[in-house]
Amino acid sequence: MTRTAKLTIIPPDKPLSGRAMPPGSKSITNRALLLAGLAKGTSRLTGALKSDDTRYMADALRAMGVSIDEPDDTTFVVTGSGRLQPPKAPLFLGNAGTATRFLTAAAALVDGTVIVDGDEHMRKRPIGPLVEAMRTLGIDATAETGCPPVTVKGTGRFQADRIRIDGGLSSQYVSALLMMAAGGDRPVDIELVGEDIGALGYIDLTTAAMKAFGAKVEKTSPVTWRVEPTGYRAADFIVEPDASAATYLWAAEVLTSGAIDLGVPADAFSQPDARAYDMIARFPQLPPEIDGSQMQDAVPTLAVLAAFNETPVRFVGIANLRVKECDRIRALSSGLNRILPGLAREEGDDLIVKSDPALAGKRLPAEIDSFADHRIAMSFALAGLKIDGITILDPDCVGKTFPAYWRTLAALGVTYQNKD
Ligand SMILES: O=C(O)C1=C[C@@H](OP(=O)(O)O)[C@@H](O)[C@H](O)C1
Ligand SMILES: C=C(OP(=O)(O)O)C(=O)O
Repeated sequence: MTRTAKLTIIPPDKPLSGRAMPPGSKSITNRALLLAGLAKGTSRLTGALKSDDTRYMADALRAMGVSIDEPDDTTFVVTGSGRLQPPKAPLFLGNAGTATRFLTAAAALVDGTVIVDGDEHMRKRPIGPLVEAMRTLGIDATAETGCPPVTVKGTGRFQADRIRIDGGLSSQYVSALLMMAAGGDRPVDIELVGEDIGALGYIDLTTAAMKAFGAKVEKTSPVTWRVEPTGYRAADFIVEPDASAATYLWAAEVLTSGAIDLGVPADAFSQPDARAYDMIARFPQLPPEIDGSQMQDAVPTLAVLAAFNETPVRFVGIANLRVKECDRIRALSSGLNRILPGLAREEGDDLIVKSDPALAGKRLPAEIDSFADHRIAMSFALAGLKIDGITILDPDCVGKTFPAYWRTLAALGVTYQNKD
């Protein structure tokens, strides 16, 4: 299929209203797929996300002998044998951080060699701390550049009482080790070391999913989890909608003074980005400082929203946005400055959005580079709801987590130009 080169958003002339369901959660779908794949028996995952990231996870599991049927657009039926088989070829995981990090650790449970690889963007995203932690357990894991590809020569077992991991660059390392640990021979304590971890809420998602698939995991201190060697049990599992995807709809609603029914209240989400709802609800009086550390994927949404706020906003606690799908701090500052020079600036790893409510209603033609990052494309589309002339380059990159994004906005009344 050819990719659309660009999409210009026509600001709607009335508030956006109607029903718009976000897709299933990427984070939860990819956890549930892996855990179901590690279990013996058949699991049925409903409400799941079907997108690039979950397709990479599902295809990798298929390559390791897991049978996965897809009876409809939101269901995976996963049958595992209780053991992953060595794949015949390297696992290619695109730019899916969850799939890449989770499968790197899970590869230790395979008796044979697994090569975990991704696209040119993933090959720049650090995985060294996870690989190092695995090596301290005697697992033969190597990543020459500190980024994928990673080669894991597993024996199907590992010996560990305690694993220390620095999750400062990515909480996904911790989640990956937790999910691996239930496949061990004895109880394992996993301890966070180093800098503060961003997005602790993702660890809660991991332990909740593990428990749903029969694992025993307990938080024994603010920085330690104990995992029993239970393995996993097949389960039927309902995936909740994606909170990060919901942030675009919440923001579209406040920006256009509309009424968008997501079909799920903000307090029903267990994902960290649902915290952004209370912040978005304060628009156009966002606070002068927003700590993005516990709602990282919502920062692009909030930063674009901040451009229309009554007063400037400084985003702090967002250093690891520099190692996401792209350097998001840079992508946000350059995109905002493309719309209006001086609208944003970086100070170290903080992002300061100057904000200008008078932007709304103006014609300011600007081509926004998505840097192949779904969240940059989706968040700058919000600017296009208020400013005439916003063009999103490579709009199809939303397929990573929200393939129906443009259709969802269209159903609410948004129209486009340049749709080739
Ligand atoms: O565990 C997860 O599902 C995720 C953790 C976060 O990444 P990091 O832990 O790399 O910050 C988040 O940005 C990502 O979209 C999903
Ligand atoms: C950071 C993200 O993804 P991942 O790390 O799973 O690739 C994201 O979806 O914003």
